[in-house]
Amino acid sequence: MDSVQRNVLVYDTEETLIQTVAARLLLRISDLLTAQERVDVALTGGTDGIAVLAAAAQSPLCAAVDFSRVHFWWGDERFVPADHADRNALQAREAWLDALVASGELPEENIHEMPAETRTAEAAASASDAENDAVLLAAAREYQAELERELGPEGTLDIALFGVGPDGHFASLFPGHDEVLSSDPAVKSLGVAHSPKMPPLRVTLTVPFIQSTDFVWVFASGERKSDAVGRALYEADHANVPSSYARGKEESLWMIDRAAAANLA
Ligand SMILES: O=C1O[C@H](COP(=O)(O)O)[C@@H](O)[C@H](O)[C@H]1O
Repeated sequence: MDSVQRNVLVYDTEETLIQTVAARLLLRISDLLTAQERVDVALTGGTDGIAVLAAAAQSPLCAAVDFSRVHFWWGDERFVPADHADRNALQAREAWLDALVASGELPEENIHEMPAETRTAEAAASASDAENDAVLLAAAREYQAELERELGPEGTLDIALFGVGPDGHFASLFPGHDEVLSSDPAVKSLGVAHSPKMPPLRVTLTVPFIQSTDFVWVFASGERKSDAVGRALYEADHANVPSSYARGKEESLWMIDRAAAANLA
């Protein structure tokens, strides 16, 4: 085992896992708001990530949170048009955030989406690699500028949630891809041009910026993720298992169901 302190909580079922992550998120936000003016949270997409948001939407613990002082960001985004069904932010809005805005609890300006694809479908489909790289670089820089405007140049997130893919990816940091190894702390957000998981164009937070977050929580369910979970927790900082880099300054917590824990000792 490695020397990085990562705590692991295993729940009997996927349902218990999802409900527990949602409750923990709401309680942690509520606790932090007693000591600081605002709380900045990075959300994740994916099956588990959206299920957590849907569970949060139904939780009575929402009553303990002053959402006017909560800001939502994303750990990664699929670079598709803003109204595309694949978009992590659209799914999060449908699962939870739209209802918070509609009820007047959450100001729309507290939702910080990563930039979306604005080219026509034809222009995007015929774009060269160089054109895509330029568009993604601009999107990543725009998101970094928004982070720095909101949080300050050295500012960090309070909480970041991450799902894990069966290949071990987290955010849009994929096994063997250069973005995983980006180590410049001045670079907080990057474009990803050839994601092995569709869609191929993405924007992601970087490892250094993720690791500057106080609370980094990773969650995964199901047997299909057990190999990735086992490898990520066996040893930290493995480029072939990007989620092995997931850790926070104050807490690095993995929450998994029993099926996803199958490969843990
Ligand atoms: O594409 C993505 O996948 C991961 C994991 O998704 P899952 O469906 O296997 O749970 C997700 O964390 C990430 O935000 C998303 O863009």
